[in-house]
Amino acid sequence: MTDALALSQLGYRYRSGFALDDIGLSVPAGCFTMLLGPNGAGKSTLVNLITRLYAPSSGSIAIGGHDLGRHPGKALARLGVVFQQSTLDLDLTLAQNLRYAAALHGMGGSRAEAALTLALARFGLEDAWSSPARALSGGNRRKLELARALLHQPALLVCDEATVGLDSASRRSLLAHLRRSCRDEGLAVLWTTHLMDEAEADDPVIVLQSGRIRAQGKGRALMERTGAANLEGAVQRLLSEGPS
Ligand SMILES: Nc1ncnc2c1ncn2[C@@H]1O[C@H](COP(=O)(O)OP(=O)(O)OP(=O)(O)O)[C@@H](O)[C@H]1O
Repeated sequence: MTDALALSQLGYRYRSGFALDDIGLSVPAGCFTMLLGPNGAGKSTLVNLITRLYAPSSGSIAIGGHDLGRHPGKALARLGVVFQQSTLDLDLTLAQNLRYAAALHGMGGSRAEAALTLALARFGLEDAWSSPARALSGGNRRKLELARALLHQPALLVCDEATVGLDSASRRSLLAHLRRSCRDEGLAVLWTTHLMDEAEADDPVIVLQSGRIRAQGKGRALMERTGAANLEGAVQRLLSEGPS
């Protein structure tokens, strides 16, 4: 089966030097993958490459089997993104925010209405469809952003520190929704965070350090490998050993 995301020998260089070097990884359908790393590891640069805000200095990116460099339209049509900073229009209603996004994806009429009804219901927001987004709590605003990112049924959802500023109950609820979408609908998620308690033992985890992959494997395997009692401890031990 085609991977939702496949990165091969990916590199990115700012004028000041390399931010990413020789990154190879894949995220299969149905897989919730955690991307962890300290400040400056290269997480945001990687997200900016996958979303095509930056062009790679070397290597390739394929989304849903489509090469992002050669077929950007097809590749980006298979991608949903939630950034750390909200991009909702708070003065528009929930439905209007989603309709606007649907139009950007070339969806209109009854197809768009059906998709937005489904998207709001999926996150328990259907009763608020005619309220302005401003009326939502922080956690529900993030749910609306997730609903919007999934409107066009992407193969891959990339979330960059999407739970920053939320209380732990809202974080748990968001993660539970997404894990269910992975399990039930085959959605692939690449989730970047510095909050290690968001990872579960069975999640595939990628640890970035100084622009390179320091370790990857199931959370449980990283704990066994390092002898740590939890994932946070495992990642700390791996990072303290320094880049390999
Ligand atoms: N616009 C830029 N110009 C030059 N160097 C940059 C730029 N943005 C990031 N860098 C450098 O690239 C490296 C990777 O940074 P990046 O922001 O991708 O890491 P990060 O893991 O997302 O960190 P954080 O969690 O702090 O956002 C760092 O050394 C950073 O200083």
